[in-house]
Amino acid sequence: MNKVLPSLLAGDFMRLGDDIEKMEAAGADIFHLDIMDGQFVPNISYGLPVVKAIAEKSTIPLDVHLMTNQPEQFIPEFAEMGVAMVSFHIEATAHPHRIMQLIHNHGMKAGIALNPHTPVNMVKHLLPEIDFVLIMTVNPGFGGQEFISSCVDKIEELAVMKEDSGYDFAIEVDGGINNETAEICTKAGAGLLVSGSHLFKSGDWKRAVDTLKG
Ligand SMILES: O=C(CO)[C@H](O)[C@H](O)COP(=O)(O)O
Ligand SMILES: [Co+2]
Repeated sequence: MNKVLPSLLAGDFMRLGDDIEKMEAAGADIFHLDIMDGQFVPNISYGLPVVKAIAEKSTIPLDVHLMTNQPEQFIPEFAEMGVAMVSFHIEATAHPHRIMQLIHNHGMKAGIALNPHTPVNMVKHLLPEIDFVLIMTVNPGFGGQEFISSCVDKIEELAVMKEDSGYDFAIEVDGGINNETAEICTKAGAGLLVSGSHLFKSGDWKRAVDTLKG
């Protein structure tokens, strides 16, 4: 069964606590938190005090997606808050292996995110230690964008690399995920599905989460 990760970027920031409770009751597996610095991506989302408040409220694990230029910056703080998984963009650093170690040394799962144009081969030599690869299916920076279908080939390629290498890592997809694109991605090999606008705009959150779980 797929795991469903609602992106709280699409939640109602004035009532985030209610949204968290309702999404948990609807069966969400993990909350996805998008951190944007206005540098790596042309948008700013929210920072440490908001993550802390979410961590105190949530009863399910948190997945922090760093869209920042210095992804190593706040790793100890996220660990302190109880975050379970952190991903950072390979395009944002010359030292992905070192950052992966830093995340692991703080007791969290480490993921590497790839922009739509970045080939999956970039993570090949990191696979022995990686916990998950996040394939962006939109250009990072905004919710509510349209799924980029050419990214599906990358999920398939990564699934083949996983099979051939025997390394155990999860494949996460993020951006434009709805019932139709979720099915395409899971068939290609993804198991962690981030969904923001589709989930939060659906009238029946439990039904929407169940459908994505497949
Ligand atoms: O990383 C992201 C944007 O950069 C978000 O996680 C993603 O866009 C989710 O939103 P939606 O499902 O509305 O596309
Ligand atoms: Co994201």
